[in-house]
Amino acid sequence: MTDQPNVTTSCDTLPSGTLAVEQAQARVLDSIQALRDTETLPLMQAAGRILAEPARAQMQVPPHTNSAMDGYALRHADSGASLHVIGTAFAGHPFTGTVQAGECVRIMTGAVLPAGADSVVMQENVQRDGDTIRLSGTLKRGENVRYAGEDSQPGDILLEAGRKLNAADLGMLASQGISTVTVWRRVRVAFCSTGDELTPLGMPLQPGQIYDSNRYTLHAMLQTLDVDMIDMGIIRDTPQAVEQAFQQATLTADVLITSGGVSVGEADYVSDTLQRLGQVNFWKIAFKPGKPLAFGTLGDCLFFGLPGNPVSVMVTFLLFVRPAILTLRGESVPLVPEYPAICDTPLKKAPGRKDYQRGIAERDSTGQWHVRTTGNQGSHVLRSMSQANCFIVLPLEWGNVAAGTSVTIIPFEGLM
Ligand SMILES: Nc1nc2c(c(=O)[nH]1)N[C@H]1C(S)=C(S)[C@@H](COP(=O)(O)OP(=O)(O)OC[C@H]3O[C@@H](n4cnc5c(N)ncnc54)[C@H](O)[C@@H]3O)O[C@H]1N2
Ligand code: MOO
Repeated sequence: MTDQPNVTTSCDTLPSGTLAVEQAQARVLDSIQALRDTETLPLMQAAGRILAEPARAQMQVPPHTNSAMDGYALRHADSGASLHVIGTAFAGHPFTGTVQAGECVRIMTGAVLPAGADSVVMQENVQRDGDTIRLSGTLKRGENVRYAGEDSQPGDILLEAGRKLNAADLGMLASQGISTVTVWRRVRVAFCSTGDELTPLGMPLQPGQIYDSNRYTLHAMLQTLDVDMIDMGIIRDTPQAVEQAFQQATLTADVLITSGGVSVGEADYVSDTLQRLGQVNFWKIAFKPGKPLAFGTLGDCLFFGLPGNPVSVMVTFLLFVRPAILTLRGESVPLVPEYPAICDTPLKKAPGRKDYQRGIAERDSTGQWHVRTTGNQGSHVLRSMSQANCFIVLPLEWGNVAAGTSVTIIPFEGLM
């Protein structure tokens, strides 16, 4: 197996004026404080939301000792004898008497265990003759009994603050009679495409025009993050239009994402406008695709000017915007996880930029990941991104990669 030298990225090896991916990610995360506005929601609107305060048990669950089986409730001491059936207990309709020596109560799953009884025998394990039963096997004391409070006791911390609420959490809160939760409010994200060449879907293409695809990928990736979205549409390539869009977004959004117009061309107004209206934190990163990525602030609004190339939009979103939004949401592990893999195909790469190439990864029978390229790695080739299920991450110092080299991958699962 061929391994590339594992050189640590140092600032000296970076092209001037650019940051390493890790430095840029650190700058983004260091500049963000989690949002601290809360809202109270009914449980049915709270799936996926982040709990702002711990949830405590208000009562014991189960609220009453009850049967785990359809059968007969009895005193364990009597389990060897013939027992007289004195009544029936249904879930929701308790038996109100007391089981005395030599007696039992017909009982259904979930019904309150009658006073006097301490065990339940499954109906499959008894012989019934009229109003009399006899157990056909042995029974342990307390068998098939679910005790009051064995799930939770009043005051127990059921969920810590910061928990992303899932289906089990919401069911558990409902079992406590809790009907609302206090969660952090959603992050508000405005997004737009910039470019005079862009045509909205549903309109015929004029000469030199292309369809706007970036808003669709951005919308879909934002959807996985459960944010409030403000779709600002297509912004034309004039300083006035870009400025107006920025001002409008900052009125309501916590984050503004643009795509296109961030490079050095004569119709690239995004970075200039950010400089004029807000503050630029960084603008160039030594990686591919996505070298020009403008990050800064417009007042209290975080700003990400993503490059226009469609694959670059997706890479920069996943590496920079997604962790930023997760941090704003109060989540503590925002960076995407990476895994070791063996690259089964040779890859072309020039040293000087870290590469995020598109790959197809599979595990072999030993659990080892293997990855192969999707082919054309142009940052305009969305089809290559669509065929991929991971990024192949190639360090800045590396050149071409031989088949059999150990690499690192970022699987897309859960990311988009
Ligand atoms: N002289 C230089 N030129 C370029 C450089 C450079 O360093 N020096 N960097 C290149 C790289 S790398 C990238 S990435 C792009 C980024 O440029 P912009 O952010 O200014 O993006 P645009 O020029 O507006 O668009 C690039 C490309 O993407 C297409 N595009 C834009 N928006 C959309 C959209 N919403 N849907 C689909 N496709 C879109 C656009 O038509 C262009 O083909 O700059 C390089 N140039
Ligand atoms: O960095 Mo650009 O995003 O390669 O295409």
